[in-house]
Amino acid sequence: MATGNDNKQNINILAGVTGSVASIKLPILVEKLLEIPKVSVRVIATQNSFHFFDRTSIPCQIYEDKDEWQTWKKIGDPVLHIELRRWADLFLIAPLDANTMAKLSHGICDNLLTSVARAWDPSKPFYYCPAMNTHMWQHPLTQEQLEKLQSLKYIQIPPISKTLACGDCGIGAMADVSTIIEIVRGKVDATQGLLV
Ligand SMILES: CC(C)(CO)[C@@H](O)C(=O)NCCC(=O)N/C=C\S
Repeated sequence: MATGNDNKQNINILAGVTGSVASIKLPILVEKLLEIPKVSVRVIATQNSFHFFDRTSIPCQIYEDKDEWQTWKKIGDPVLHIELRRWADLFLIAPLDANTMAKLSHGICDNLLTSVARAWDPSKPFYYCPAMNTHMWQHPLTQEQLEKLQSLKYIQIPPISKTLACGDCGIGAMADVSTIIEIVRGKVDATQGLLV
């Protein structure tokens, strides 16, 4: 007898990770994403994010900037950021650091992650989880940039108040992994419900 999952479509999740200390959570985040039935995960990491996790601890394919130019040598070769936008059904940037938030809100696409975002299909869900020091979060530019991301229909999973990497205590910590998983799982279930 077919179980509920047999006739469900596979959902491809592209997980972006950037240069916030919250990137230490990537291994557990990927582990929990992979527990969602019929989900595949690929990671795009910015150069700065590699300071915060050991890439051998990530149980899925992980792409970095140099992969873009190693796979493209001549016209006709695949363009990685376009291949990845085609492959993905859902984009989750967790954590989104202040630097990449600024890039996204201004259309800067100077690396693999921001190039995928710049070419993103607006009919597909785009989630982001800000993570930064409270003073950065409260800077006037942040609100301006959040409004621009809102106008692009990107969905914010808001930061929380916690003790931060520098010892400050306040808003700016990435949402708990459990919260992120709950939201993404809900979207996956809803999408699969539409696709049967
Ligand atoms: C690092 C972690 C995940 C520990 O629970 C949490 O504090 C967090 O998301 N912090 C936001 C980023 C940060 O701290 N920035 C650096 C200087 S303040």
